[in-house]
Amino acid sequence: MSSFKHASRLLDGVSLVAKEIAKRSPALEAASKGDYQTLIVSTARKALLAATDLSGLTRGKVRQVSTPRPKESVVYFDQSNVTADSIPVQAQPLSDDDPAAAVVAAEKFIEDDGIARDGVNVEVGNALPLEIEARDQEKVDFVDEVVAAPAVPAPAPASDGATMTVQKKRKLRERRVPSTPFSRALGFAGLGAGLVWGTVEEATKRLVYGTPQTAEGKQSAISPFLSEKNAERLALALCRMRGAALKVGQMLSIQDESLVPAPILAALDIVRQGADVMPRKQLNQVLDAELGSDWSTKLTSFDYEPLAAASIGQVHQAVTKDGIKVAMKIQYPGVANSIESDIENVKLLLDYTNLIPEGLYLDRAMKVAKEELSRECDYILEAANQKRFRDLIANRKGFYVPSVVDELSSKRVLTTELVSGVSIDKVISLDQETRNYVGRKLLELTLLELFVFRFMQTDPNWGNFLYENGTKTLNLIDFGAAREYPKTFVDDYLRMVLACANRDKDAVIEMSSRLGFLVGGESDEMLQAHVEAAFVVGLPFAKPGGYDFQANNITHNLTGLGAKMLKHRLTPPPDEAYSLHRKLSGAFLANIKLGTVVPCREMLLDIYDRHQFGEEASR
Ligand SMILES: Nc1ncnc2c1ncn2[C@@H]1O[C@H](COP(=O)(O)OP(=O)(O)OP(=O)(O)O)[C@@H](O)[C@H]1O
Repeated sequence: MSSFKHASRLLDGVSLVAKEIAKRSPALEAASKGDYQTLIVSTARKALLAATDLSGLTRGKVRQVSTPRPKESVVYFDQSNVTADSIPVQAQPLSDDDPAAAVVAAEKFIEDDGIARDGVNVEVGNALPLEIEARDQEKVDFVDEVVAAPAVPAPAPASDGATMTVQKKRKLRERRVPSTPFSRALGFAGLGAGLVWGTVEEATKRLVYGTPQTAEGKQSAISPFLSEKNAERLALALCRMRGAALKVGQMLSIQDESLVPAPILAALDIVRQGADVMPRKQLNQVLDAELGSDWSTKLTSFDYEPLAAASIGQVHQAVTKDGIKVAMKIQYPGVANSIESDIENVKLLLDYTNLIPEGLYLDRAMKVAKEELSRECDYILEAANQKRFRDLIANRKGFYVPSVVDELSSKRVLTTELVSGVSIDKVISLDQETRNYVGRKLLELTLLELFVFRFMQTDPNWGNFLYENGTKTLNLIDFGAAREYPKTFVDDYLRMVLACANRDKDAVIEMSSRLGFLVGGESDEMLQAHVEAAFVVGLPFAKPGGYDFQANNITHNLTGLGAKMLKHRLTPPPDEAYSLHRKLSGAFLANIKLGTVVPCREMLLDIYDRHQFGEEASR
């Protein structure tokens, strides 16, 4: 397709977004009723903002436009109560005696200028953690980070044989969250325009210099839409928009390279690393609105430097008047009310730009994203889930759920006790015994949640499990996504898992029918694929004496079977299955990543032997 056709499709898309803006703008609605003054004042202000944005997006190189950050980010509200011990610290323990922490501390990164991306002539910068250093940089959005290969305690010079890769990592920018439906729709329109410009620019470049070659020397078949710059534009705009738009980007970022073109995947990977940071003024507005303007009287100190900038909120450390170190998750303004429109706008953009190919079941993914996000935006619900979980896990060794601080929590602010530890993916650098321990704890947690509590946190994101090596504890956070399972479902699911482990075909088919995975009348091919997949999932539970997750890559075996099942499936899997399977596969994937050996069968049998099955007579 010619670049002009691409451009006209994009312009179509932008005009659709413009219509969307018109539909959603209260000012335009007022104007339609004759109130032109509101329209003029509002439009002039927005146009000024949009022009700034648009110029940033269409210049081709997306740059940071934030004001310089204050040097000191911690604000003390009552100096008389401050002790050395109550000064907020990094959640990750950067101590010398913790090898995982040593890896975190040793994550050096390279300055943006003079980068040798092939790893030769790499100049390593200072040893500060990326996030801290990144904030001091102006005008640059990306750094390349040297990452040591698994189990290598710290990045070492290439000459000693350690494998080093250079990853593109994003620096945090401070940008205001577009919080009204109008400004959000405008953000999408700006992105659309930026993409048009990027496409024209790339097409012109190709006319003059020819189409870029791929690494293998073949001519790039990628359309000018899919230029690296356009992909970067998309990613950075999503980081700025945050909320549902960012969440969808993060969901797409974990797709396979065969489905999403490589430049887009690389850009979306940036999206996964975190959002832009809310400016202090906007943050204060949310805190005032949610907790009352006297919120600071409940604190000794508050750190304006966020610990994390996630998709729907950012997390700050603070110390309460009682001296408790807390993490305050503060929701970006406007994201809860714009889930629906954001997702529609992202869909519109993706449809009109062809950035994501067909066959990804976008509609389904977007529907799931909508439902999950609506629940996750309600921090009162999350606080209730967290308290319930804390009670359930209280007497289980090796697990900890931080307490909720009610007087500093609301629908859009969630304050919980600050916990330390390293996320699961960092545990990979620890010794085999520790990795086995952590893998075992993750599986134990999954089995407990499903079969004992019948209440499960369904987001297996590695950042939601912080491992503290000193106390051998898994600190559990983020209970935005949690659900209950009915007793009959859990009983049958346990029978089914045991049938899978024992390779009992008849029992697998019977339980699958009872659970609603099969409706009867499936083709032999489908039944066979279903049973085989069940056996593969049951493999870790089949072998007594410890299952070696690294030696047996079950995900690989499941891919082909999954495709076959999709093709022949007569009924969608039951509602409970979607989140449950995500969690189960999360536990398996973590074990594969950590290369653990875990006595899965013994753990399952222990649960089975203790399980109180309900009555079956009513069937
Ligand atoms: N109680 C806590 N103690 C220490 N760190 C915390 C705590 N709560 C949150 N964090 C940090 O903030 C990050 C984001 O928190 P959380 O996962 O709750 O936010 P979220 O909005 O649900 O994120 P996501 O985008 O993953 O959905 C965590 O990965 C962790 O680094």
